[in-house]
Amino acid sequence: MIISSIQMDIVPGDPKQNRQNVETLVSKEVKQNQPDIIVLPEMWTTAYTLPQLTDIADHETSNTIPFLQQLASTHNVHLAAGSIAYQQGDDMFNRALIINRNGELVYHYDKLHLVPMLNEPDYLTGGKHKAQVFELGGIKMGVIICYDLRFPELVRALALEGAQVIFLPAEWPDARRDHWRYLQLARAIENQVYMISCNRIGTYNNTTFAGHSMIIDPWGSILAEGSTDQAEVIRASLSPEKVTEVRQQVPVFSSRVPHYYA
Ligand SMILES: NC(=O)CCC(=O)C(=O)O
Repeated sequence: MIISSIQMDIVPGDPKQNRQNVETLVSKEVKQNQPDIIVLPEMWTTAYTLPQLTDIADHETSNTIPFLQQLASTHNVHLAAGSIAYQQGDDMFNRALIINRNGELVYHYDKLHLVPMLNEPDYLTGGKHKAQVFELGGIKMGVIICYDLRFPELVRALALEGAQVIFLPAEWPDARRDHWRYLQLARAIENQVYMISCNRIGTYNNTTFAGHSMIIDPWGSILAEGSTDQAEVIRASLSPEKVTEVRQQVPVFSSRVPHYYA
């Protein structure tokens, strides 16, 4: 299974332009490399234009989800379609979307941990549901969003539910680049899962973002990594057998003693 992560810049507050850019990038990647899954960054329709979100966020009858469904089915590719600002009633969520190659929305996840350093709690509502595992191509997977990476319990819960691959769309600032890299390695190693991240590049509102999208295998080896400031696609091949092999070699899950942890 080939996975491509599209590390890109985002035009602030212009969903139409960003959809057009995503369409171009996805079409090009499919044509050149025929990936099975394509990953997009966090809040890629709007960036962190938080005060504008009530005007430009997606909602029940807006364009981004149908656009992604069409894109996935036209190109016969699964989309771990990053996250978008999504208005539902009085709540504005940071919502990750998973769309299969038939164009079906198979799962959505609302970011549980809102990031104070980017003022998310002033504008957004945290998710109201437990994160769940979904399947693409017969493999169990999970998705978390950016700041969620700092909460090891969340990835552990997904791994215990059977996830072998975790997607991580992000807008992670360069000021904390080391945290970004080391925490992904830690989550991959401790849970023996593939970690696939997609971080934006560029600068918005005096914050420069870190890039360094990563594909890490369950042993903790980095299979692909983006640069700090280039729009680029990173890709790697994944196999569920690798997860089994690592879990046999270092049997972390059967060594757990959860009754001593609380
Ligand atoms: N978009 C985010 O959630 C950024 C997270 C962040 O800046 C951090 O955890 O540090």
